[in-house]
Amino acid sequence: MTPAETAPPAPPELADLRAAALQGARPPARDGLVVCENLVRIFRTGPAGRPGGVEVQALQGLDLVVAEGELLAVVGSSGSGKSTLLSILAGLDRPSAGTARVAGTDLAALGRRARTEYRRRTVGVVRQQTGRNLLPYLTARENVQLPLGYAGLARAKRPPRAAELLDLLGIGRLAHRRPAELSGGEQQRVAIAVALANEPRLLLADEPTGELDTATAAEIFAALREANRELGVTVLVVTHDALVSEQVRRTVRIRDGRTSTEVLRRRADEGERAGSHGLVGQEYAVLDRVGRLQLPREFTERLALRDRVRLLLEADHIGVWPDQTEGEGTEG
Ligand SMILES: Nc1ncnc2c1ncn2[C@@H]1O[C@H](COP(=O)(O)OP(=O)(O)OP(=O)(O)O)[C@@H](O)[C@H]1O
Repeated sequence: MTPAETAPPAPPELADLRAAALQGARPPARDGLVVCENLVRIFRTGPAGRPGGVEVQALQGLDLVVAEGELLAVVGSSGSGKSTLLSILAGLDRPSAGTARVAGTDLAALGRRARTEYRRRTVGVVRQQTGRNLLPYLTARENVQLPLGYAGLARAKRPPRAAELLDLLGIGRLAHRRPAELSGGEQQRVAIAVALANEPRLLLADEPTGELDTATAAEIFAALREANRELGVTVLVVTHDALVSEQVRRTVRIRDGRTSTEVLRRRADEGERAGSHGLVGQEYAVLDRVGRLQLPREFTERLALRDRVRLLLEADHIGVWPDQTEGEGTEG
């Protein structure tokens, strides 16, 4: 046998990517794949420069760092700024002030060409409306092949690559169906495959389970976790559904355009207070660069904390008490 005959067949590109992700071969972003510092987005409505216009501060100095390879949920009530953050990270909108950097790219400074290139190569986006993610007249396989073509992949390589992505998301057997012949959950999994086709470093999902029932939503999160684990892609999901924190390790809450608290879940056996349950959640407050901290409303209400609180620095923690000097004139 000649060496050429003994050589194994060239592996498909997805397998290369998977191996690279497992070995950490992609150069990791130094200070986080996503870095937002003091991010501000102001919308002005009404006629420019004329009275009567209204200013809306959708993001009010948001800080967020997402490490490469993380799967993170950003939660917040309606109007808290989630979609605004996602549009900026997707390269669809620009910050009014502050920094938004993804994979070293400063999103505030991008020109038109570089912005198109960024959207094509660095990020993939999945939207809430299942119907808007896919072309109705193409099959699942053809929908995935389309961005592979835009990315310049040779025509012959597109079908196997699309098949591999659909397999990864557990819908390989449905590759020949059109969106109307798929359930909402199946359509979203095709949409994830489409968003992953250009091998993005960051996958952004805007309420990807908003139109789905709880069981199907859990399946979508399982598919996102699989993509995250197998391909090493960093995944950021925004949603108003606080229950999402059961599906991901880290959940960051946005309140009034800034990050306020985080819930980190870890396996019970990772911590010293290991219980018999699989995962335990721990709530954290986010401390910004200048030392500001937003306490969860439930905490402040329970202890009637307002206006001014008493702080005490201990060896390994800081105590916070209601201000009991009110009306006394001096602090005791
Ligand atoms: N293009 C715009 N022009 C004016 N105001 C806007 C614009 N886009 C968003 N806003 C405002 O900015 C704030 C944040 O909106 P955003 O859509 O980011 O919130 P959200 O958390 O995604 O809400 P939802 O969960 O309802 O989608 C809201 O007060 C919204 O009305």
